[in-house]
Amino acid sequence: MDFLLALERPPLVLGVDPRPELHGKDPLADIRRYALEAMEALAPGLCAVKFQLAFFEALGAEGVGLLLELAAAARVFGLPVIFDGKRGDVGSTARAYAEAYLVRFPGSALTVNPYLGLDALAPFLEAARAHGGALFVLVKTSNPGSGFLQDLPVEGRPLYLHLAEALARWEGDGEGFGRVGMVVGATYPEAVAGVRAVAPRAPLLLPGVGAQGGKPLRGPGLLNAASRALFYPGGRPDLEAALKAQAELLKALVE
Ligand SMILES: O=C(O)c1cc(=O)[nH]c(=O)n1[C@@H]1O[C@H](COP(=O)(O)O)[C@@H](O)[C@H]1O
Repeated sequence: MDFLLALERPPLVLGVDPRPELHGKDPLADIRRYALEAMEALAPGLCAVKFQLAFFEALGAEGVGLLLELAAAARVFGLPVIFDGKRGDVGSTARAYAEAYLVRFPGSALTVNPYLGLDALAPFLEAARAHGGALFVLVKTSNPGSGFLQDLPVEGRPLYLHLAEALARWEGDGEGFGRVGMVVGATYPEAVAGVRAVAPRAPLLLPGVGAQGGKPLRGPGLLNAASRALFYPGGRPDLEAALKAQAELLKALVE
């Protein structure tokens, strides 16, 4: 399954960020059961599932095993996978990260950190192109302090727009959406519009919907991501509430 097929599905991403303290006496087993149920039940109204790697790594070796199992299960439910690792390193190490997430899981996407420069991102793009995957490069993040670096004015425009423009040039001209996606927080709708204006072919991942105060945004290639608001609506695992939260978000997005 090519990741770009996600762009033909309902524009909502389920973030799976498991919190063991919400899962009773045998948290690993309960997270596994609930995540499988939630992915299966919500799949028809989703374009992808996003696993935040830190939450799985924090569960130890079994947590990492669970991540790989859930990523394989997402496939079975027909859901493209986004590995949210925010990786980035010198080229030779970037190749190892790309191998771990884009080659071993063909057709998946990985969030990547652009601070090291475009040469450090090249191995990710190479792997994504060869294996039907995609990148989501951090351009303007959802957190309150993201402006400290990302909004720095450079030649009269915020730094993040220069980055978006460079990434768009990198993808080049062509038809349809490319494999160089960008992350722009749903908490900054004006940044989403600004990035879209300079990067018309980039899939845009918009995290921060719900729990961080972001509202869902409509538009071609805008993938709205909610973790807590969809996976733990009301602050706990609750499949019925998750379906209700999904229906409300989809109402704002596709009706
Ligand atoms: O790359 C991300 O997904 C991401 C980028 C960003 O700018 N802000 C952001 O919150 N995220 C991730 O999106 C998810 C947000 O979780 P909720 O606030 O619970 O919806 C977490 O997995 C974050 O790590």
